[in-house]
Amino acid sequence: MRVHVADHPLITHKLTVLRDQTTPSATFRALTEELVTLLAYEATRHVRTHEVTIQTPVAQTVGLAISEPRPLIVPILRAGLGMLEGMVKLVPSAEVGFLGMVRDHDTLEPSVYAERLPDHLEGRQCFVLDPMLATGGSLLAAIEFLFERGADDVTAVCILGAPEGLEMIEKATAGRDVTIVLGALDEKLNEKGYIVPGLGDAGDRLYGTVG
Ligand SMILES: O=P(O)(O)OC[C@H]1O[C@H](OP(=O)(O)OP(=O)(O)O)[C@H](O)[C@@H]1O
Ligand SMILES: O=c1cc[nH]c(=O)[nH]1
Ligand SMILES: [Mg+2]
Repeated sequence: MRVHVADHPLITHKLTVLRDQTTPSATFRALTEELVTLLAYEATRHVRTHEVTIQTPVAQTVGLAISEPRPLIVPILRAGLGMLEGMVKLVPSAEVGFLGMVRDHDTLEPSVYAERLPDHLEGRQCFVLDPMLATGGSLLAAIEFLFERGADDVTAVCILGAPEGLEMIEKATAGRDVTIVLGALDEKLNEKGYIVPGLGDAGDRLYGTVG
């Protein structure tokens, strides 16, 4: 598994505002989108391309184009939806599929409540979007879902991660082509499975849900 943890003052600055509990939902949504675009730059470093010959007004030259089949972007609802616009801005030709998942507050087990993905993912590069990698249960379920459908290359873009979840996913996906790009790797999980220091419940903060 490849892991990339962002190390850039602009990202840390935006994360600091995102973490602040006084930041309102509208700002939280705008910052999430900006952060994803910055992280997507690293997440797409290995996007499959091929050479194309084009004519500029001055000369013929060889450049790169994103290869078929197009990459598939998969936001994990609800919170991952807040990352979609930021990602498609960078890869506008990508296809988008959806996975709805919710983690049980007591058991921390994820369950799938919605799925709208292509049946066959052979040869597709998949980019999973979820702001929080806590125990890793939700992300692992999403990654397994994609591998079962034939994907051979999955990159997850997460705004915050916990060491516990990262380690779990590394063990569970050994031998697979998995990359995780994080805005920051936080300290730990608390007894309720929240990332510390974290930012609280990403879905609630994005969409203004109270309690
Ligand atoms: O790593 P895990 O322990 O599985 O936790 C992370 C999951 O929890 C959050 O979703 P949540 O279940 O709160 O759903 P929501 O997006 O609808 O708020 C988050 O967006 C991840 O999907
Ligand atoms: O800290 C956490 C952990 C899981 N889900 C969240 O939204 N936040
Ligand atoms: Mg939530």
